[in-house]
Amino acid sequence: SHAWGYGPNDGPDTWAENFPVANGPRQSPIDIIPGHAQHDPALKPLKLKYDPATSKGILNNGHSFQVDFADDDDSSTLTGGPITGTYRLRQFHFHWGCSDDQGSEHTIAGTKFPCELHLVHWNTKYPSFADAASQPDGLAVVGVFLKIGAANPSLQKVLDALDAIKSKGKQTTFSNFDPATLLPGSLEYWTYDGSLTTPPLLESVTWIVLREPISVSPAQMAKFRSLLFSADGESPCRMVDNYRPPQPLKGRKVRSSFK
Ligand SMILES: Oc1ccc(S)c(O)c1
Ligand SMILES: [Zn+2]
Repeated sequence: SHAWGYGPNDGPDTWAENFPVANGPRQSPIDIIPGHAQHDPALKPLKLKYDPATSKGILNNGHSFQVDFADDDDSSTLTGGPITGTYRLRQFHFHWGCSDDQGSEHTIAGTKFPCELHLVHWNTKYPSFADAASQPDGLAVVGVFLKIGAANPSLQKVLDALDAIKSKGKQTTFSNFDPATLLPGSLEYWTYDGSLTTPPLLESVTWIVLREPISVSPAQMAKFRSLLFSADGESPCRMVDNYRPPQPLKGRKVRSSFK
């Protein structure tokens, strides 16, 4: 099995051994340089329509934790923005650092944020998430930066569930959560063609990175860092620095929805 992680022996620099697409033409994340992005007036506003009734559970998958959504109908969708058609919300998860000076995957002119949220959606022109994940237009991921500031009450609801999923493989129910409460006031974005930032690193993602961060307090960041990569019974390994560094742009253009 392709055991991968973020440590010295299984981290991002080793992933190409089992996942050669790691050196592909449209890998993520990237460093976004605002001055190099081109405003595209044809880009539509993002339309995110989420039904809290679709939130199901929260899982420690050994790389991050994710909140999973029922995706058997169009109750929670992404439309508009750079995409055509309808994409369904599948899950959201985060990437974060061991300290507040690192943790995000995308960077802004070299600036790292302490954490980054990924809301993962799949194109309903395909029969399932798994099918969509292997298609060049299969996934659309909304990335949101978290910046140190005031405690975030909506995020706190998610963090309060972490005690129940401390170690790898643990999951619990997580009902009636509205992911729209994790979005900033402005939905202005940068967009580019990329990939999953974790193995299998599939080049199937239309990235939509929001310009405005949401807030997170230092105490809330400490809560993320209380999770473990390791399973019960294994030697405990703190879940921190679960981020891939920026990858080569390889000629790609980054567009912005704003001037
Ligand atoms: O389905 C996904 C898994 C991981 C990551 S980083 C994604 O962006 C999508
Ligand atoms: Zn991610």
